Amino acid sequence: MFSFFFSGKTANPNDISESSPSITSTTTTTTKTSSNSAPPRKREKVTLKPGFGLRQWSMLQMKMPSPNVASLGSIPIGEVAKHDTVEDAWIILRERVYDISKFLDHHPGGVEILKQVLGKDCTELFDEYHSFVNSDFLLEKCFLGYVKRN
Ligand code: HEM
Repeated sequence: MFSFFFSGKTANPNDISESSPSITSTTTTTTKTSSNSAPPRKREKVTLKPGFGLRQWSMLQMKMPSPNVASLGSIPIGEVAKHDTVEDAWIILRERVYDISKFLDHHPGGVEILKQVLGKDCTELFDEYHSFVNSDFLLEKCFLGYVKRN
């Protein structure tokens, strides 16, 4: 149903829980993950607050304004680090900076696990858990600009 949340990359079949039919249906493509990459981390089922989840996030995002990509500047890494609370939550993912404050409660993995990456680059952890998730799409309206590392 929400196959657009997931990129064409194939998740590790061992990583697909029986209770996640949406994932199962998106894992038929056969992009092989590199053999020297670490196996995906085991993901526990997290219960979200009522009224939160990817469907609700999708509806909320539709109402959010689109960032004016042409006018976005680059953001010093030190600036990102200042936004490390759940009320003001920025992250770096694939060199892009996102304000995920509104997304936190909708994250299927829960808020708690994301607290460790607020204000930081979460690319490595993101890929360890779910490199197949289409973050460009999911966080489209949260995009603030590209990170400036020096
Ligand atoms: C900020 C960008 C992130 C986005 C857009 C995102 C998105 C998602 C999505 C779409 C799922 C559902 C995947 C599925 O059904 O299998 C998910 C699950 C999960 N994510 Fe994330 N994630 C992000 C960051 C992270 C990070 C940094 C971590 C780890 C530190 C993480 C840990 C998890 C876990 C443990 C689950 C499994 C939840 C479950 O199966 O119930 N995520 N995430």
